[in-house]
Amino acid sequence: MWINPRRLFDFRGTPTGPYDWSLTRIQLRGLTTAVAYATTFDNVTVIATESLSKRYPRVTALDRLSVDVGPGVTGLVGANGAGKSTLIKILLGLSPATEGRAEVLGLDVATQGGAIRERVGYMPEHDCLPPDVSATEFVVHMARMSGLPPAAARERTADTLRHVGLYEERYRPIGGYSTGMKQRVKLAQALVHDPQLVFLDEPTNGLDPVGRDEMLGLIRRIHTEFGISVLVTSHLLGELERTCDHVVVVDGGKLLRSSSTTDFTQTTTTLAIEVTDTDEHPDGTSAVREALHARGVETHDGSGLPGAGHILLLTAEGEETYDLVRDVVADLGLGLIRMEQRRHHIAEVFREEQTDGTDVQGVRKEAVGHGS
Ligand SMILES: Nc1ncnc2c1ncn2[C@@H]1O[C@H](COP(=O)(O)OP(=O)(O)OP(=O)(O)O)[C@@H](O)[C@H]1O
Repeated sequence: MWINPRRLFDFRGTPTGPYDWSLTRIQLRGLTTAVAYATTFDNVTVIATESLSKRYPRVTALDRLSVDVGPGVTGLVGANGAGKSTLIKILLGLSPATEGRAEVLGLDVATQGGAIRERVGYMPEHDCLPPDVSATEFVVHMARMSGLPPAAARERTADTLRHVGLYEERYRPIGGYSTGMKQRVKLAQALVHDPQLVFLDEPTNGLDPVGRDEMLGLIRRIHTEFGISVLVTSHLLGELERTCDHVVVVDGGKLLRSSSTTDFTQTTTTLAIEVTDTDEHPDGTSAVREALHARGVETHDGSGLPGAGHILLLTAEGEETYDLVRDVVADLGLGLIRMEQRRHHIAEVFREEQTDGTDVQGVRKEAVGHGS
């Protein structure tokens, strides 16, 4: 009998007993295996596809897609129709590929779909919740469908709903929930059977900026607190850089780019500076710009960039640039709020690649949205 060692404990790390001793011994053996597993898991490929294609009569949804995804939080980004949902359905073993092969957690999607779905949670993109039942009833039902016994299903449901921030409202019918609450129910049912990996299809769809931030925080915690790997899709590049360790970009069913988020957001040689205003210099930014210009240093305005505000950008030539900025700001009697090397935002990397007309694989990118 295979026992998922993570089920020994609830989300707070409390043992989920009571168990009899013989079962505990089996579970402790499982836990030992889990510890060994956790120490080697970092080197494991969680998802691997090889020349994977899916052709519908009138459209090629996936076109010879080869990509490897490791543990952690991975963003799968692409415009509407790029093939993200199609890929997830193939990876779950729910839809056959036309060509190529894929493995999830080392299991073949063509022949081991059932075993994959035991270990993987799935949050679908579209609203698929029954309006007349409560979140508790629905998630308990999904837990029972995953094979949990009644008492464990109820306990896990309560823990999972609390984790996604739906505790007080859990006995109300889902039909009266807001979009954000419905998204949380969908997330809870994907997590309730304690999967090793979850596929989250557009979990921020329809959410306002606050709801989106909360959902992205929750997604990050799924990995950091519970060790569950995540594949999350979005059509917004920008929202993935704070959440994901790795980003895979698809367009027209083809792989556009697969890199760690830090590769996308490398440190640049651009220095960003922000200063205070004073009575003498009510526009401190302009005063600094003019003073630097008088010393032969050109700056440009960063206000069009995400989160930039009153920021001046200039190229750092070395230590001298830092000293010069410090002296100019001090001579003007202004306060220096920040002076830092900027990092790229993912969206800017794509904008730059688009500007010079080239990209990694010669695939068009206009369709990929740029989130804030
Ligand atoms: N069952 C189907 N029959 C025919 N065409 C399909 C089917 N499912 C998807 N497609 C088509 O395949 C392409 C990829 O669709 P897919 O849903 O995978 O994209 P997506 O990236 O998830 O976009 P979205 O976020 O809009 O769902 C689209 O052109 C879509 O119309």
